[in-house]
Amino acid sequence: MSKKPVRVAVTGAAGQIGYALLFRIASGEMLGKDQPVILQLLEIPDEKAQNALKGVIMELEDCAFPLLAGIEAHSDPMQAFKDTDYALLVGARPRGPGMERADLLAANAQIFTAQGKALNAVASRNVKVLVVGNPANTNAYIAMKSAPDLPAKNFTAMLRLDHNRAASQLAAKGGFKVGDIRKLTVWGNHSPTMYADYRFATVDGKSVKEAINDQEWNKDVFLPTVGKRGAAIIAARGLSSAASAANAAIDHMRDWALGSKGEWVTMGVPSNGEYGIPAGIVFGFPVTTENGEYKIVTGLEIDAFSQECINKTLAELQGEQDGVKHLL
Ligand SMILES: NC(=O)c1ccc[n+]([C@@H]2O[C@H](COP(=O)([O-])OP(=O)(O)OC[C@H]3O[C@@H](n4cnc5c(N)ncnc54)[C@H](O)[C@@H]3O)[C@@H](O)[C@H]2O)c1
Ligand SMILES: O=C(O)C[C@H](O)C(=O)O
Repeated sequence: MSKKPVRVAVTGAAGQIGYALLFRIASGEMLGKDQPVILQLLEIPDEKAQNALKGVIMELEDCAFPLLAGIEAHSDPMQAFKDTDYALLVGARPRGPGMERADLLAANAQIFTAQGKALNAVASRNVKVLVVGNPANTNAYIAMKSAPDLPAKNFTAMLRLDHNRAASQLAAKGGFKVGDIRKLTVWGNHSPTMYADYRFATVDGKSVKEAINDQEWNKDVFLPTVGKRGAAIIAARGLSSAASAANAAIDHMRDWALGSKGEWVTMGVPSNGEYGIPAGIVFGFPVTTENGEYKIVTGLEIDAFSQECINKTLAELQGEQDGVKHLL
């Protein structure tokens, strides 16, 4: 017997990431090749954006995806999030000319407060929320704080792109197959302060750190390359990463929904105090996932260099989250 369709809301659906994401969700790459989906798409109430969304919907229809059980276009989050089981919050306010970081935080605080409230009011009580729109960790924090009737653990931020970038850099350096790398993680904020950590990583059971054995490369090449990869793509393409960001969103949601089969993946999730990260801060952690739940990997040793890196990304996040407290 075929499964009942689930509802997947996507915001910023007519944007670059939306265009690389929706077709993959509709083809079953996110929730499984036996799981029908209803797409509930949100764009701003602007004629150009709504027209662009209509065009994307025409293309989705023209794919004749057997798993696509319905498509809705919305301009109001209260309608877009109705009964939704999954919410991918991609749309956000980009930094404009002359805009300071505080202005960007305030503009996004408005969006994510409204969307958090709407999720709180109308989404499924088990909704799984992934925030992609930047600043992703803080936007997830704002949405979570604006949805007091939903479990805080349902709100996550995307660090999977950073995780995938780190894996790819390690594979190139060590001559590994990227798919063979296990136990990699990225701690902290989705920003250049993130700490990509391969101290525990293995390939075929052997230590990646020992195989690479180059702390200078770690500090001077690997960490800056992964941390500044988003900016490097903007410099090269004139636009921010879109296909790789959509791919990471698919990876994040697929593993959360369907399980990571014992493997570590990186998710930005609200801390419960693990590793000294204050409770409630949305922070990149290594997690494993099973039966639709994630569990932070605990008990890892944090050496002095790692602690310094973690403190730095934490301080940045605390600064961001303090900066929006008065708006919540
Ligand atoms: N976390 C990550 O790893 C990661 C990676 C890449 C990009 N991003 C971020 O993802 C976001 C989207 O990137 P993009 O390239 O698709 O941008 P884009 O500008 O191409 O598209 C964004 C879309 O969101 C819409 N939008 C804006 N505010 C909205 C709102 N309140 N409700 C619904 N829709 C809204 C816009 O109309 C636009 O169509 C950006 O904030 C970007 O910085 C995050
Ligand atoms: O949009 C950006 O600033 C970069 C993006 O978050 C990325 O990591 O590619």
